[in-house]
Amino acid sequence: MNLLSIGLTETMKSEFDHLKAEDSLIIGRVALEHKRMYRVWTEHQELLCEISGKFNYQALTREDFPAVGDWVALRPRLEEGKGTILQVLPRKSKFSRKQAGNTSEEQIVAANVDTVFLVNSLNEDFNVRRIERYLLLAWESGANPVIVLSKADLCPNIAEKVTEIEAVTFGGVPIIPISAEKNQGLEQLAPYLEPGKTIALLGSSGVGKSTLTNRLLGEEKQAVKEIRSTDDRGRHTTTHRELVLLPNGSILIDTPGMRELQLWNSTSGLSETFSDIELLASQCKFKDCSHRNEPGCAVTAAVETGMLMSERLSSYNKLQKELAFIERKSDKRAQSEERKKWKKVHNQKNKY
Ligand SMILES: Nc1nc2c(ncn2[C@@H]2O[C@H](COP(=O)(O)OP(=O)(O)OP(=O)(O)O)[C@@H](O)[C@H]2O)c(=O)[nH]1
Ligand SMILES: [Zn+2]
Repeated sequence: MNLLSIGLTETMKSEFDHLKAEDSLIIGRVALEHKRMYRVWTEHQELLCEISGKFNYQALTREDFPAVGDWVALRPRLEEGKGTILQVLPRKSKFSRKQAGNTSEEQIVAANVDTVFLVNSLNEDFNVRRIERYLLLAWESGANPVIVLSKADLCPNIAEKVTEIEAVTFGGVPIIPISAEKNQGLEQLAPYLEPGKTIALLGSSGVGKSTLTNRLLGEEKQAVKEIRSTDDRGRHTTTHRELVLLPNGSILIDTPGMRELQLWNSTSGLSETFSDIELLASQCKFKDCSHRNEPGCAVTAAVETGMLMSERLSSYNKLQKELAFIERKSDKRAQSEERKKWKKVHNQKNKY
């Protein structure tokens, strides 16, 4: 496997040459992760890898562990088709979400993504507020967002929907309506699907991500090794994410339904997604204005004049609140870890 064709860049390569701790290490890209086992693409072959013991010992949070799309330094055992991962190379972009369940840990969904297709369907599920949310996550990730509107064949007023989205993106994000079923509009995705470029698909369950993947795979459709299972509503959903090499040489990361998609610390993403509100806010009388009912609030004034949609302001307030909540929670976690660490040091001291 040619490493360039799976997305290796000069920068990443020199990063590896610089970082690798021993000469026998080789570079690879994580294609699939399952319970701390990794399928890694290397120039020789695909290897089944585990992480080194040192990893388990050092890595404190989930974000330190390898994720799909990561470049890693590994010690190969070619005869066995196996290897041991020793290091994760610095990510040039990462897409994270709050881990499922009641924790405040970051979970990386995909790493080293060039473009992220935010897939939203044009049927009755269409929701501009959800698009805002995805955009926030995308801006935070470091990958370039493209809004893909799927199931265009089901929508009689596509232009209207596009205008609705443009009202929140200000022309800064490409918006591409497609129908994977009717094979329409897919050619407009071509500029992003260049050889060696990595694209991630993000979107709620059922918006048509797998159907789009199959379309892009074209005649190599048979090659999609999909593990599908049935959810509680009896639907078949994608249960794992993996790298897929498209016939034209680009690399696709298909993700499972993002039903648990939640925000992670993304203050810069918030500013970028709501640059209009932040600009207005800089003109509020009070620096800590909450834009609810303070005097001299430039934001609520803009809502009154009809310049800013009130739904957009509520969306901003809601997302900001969520972010503050996550921040408080992860602060608490950091504090408790710090306490544990000190306790350990203290106990050790007492031993001597
Ligand atoms: N009308 C229409 N239906 C589509 C189109 N694309 C996908 N569908 C249908 O939408 C349903 C869900 O499509 P999937 O591709 O499985 O959706 P997904 O986003 O991969 O869903 P998860 O795997 O659960 O994340 C299927 O019944 C598809 O046939 C389209 O362009 N037009
Ligand atoms: Zn204000």
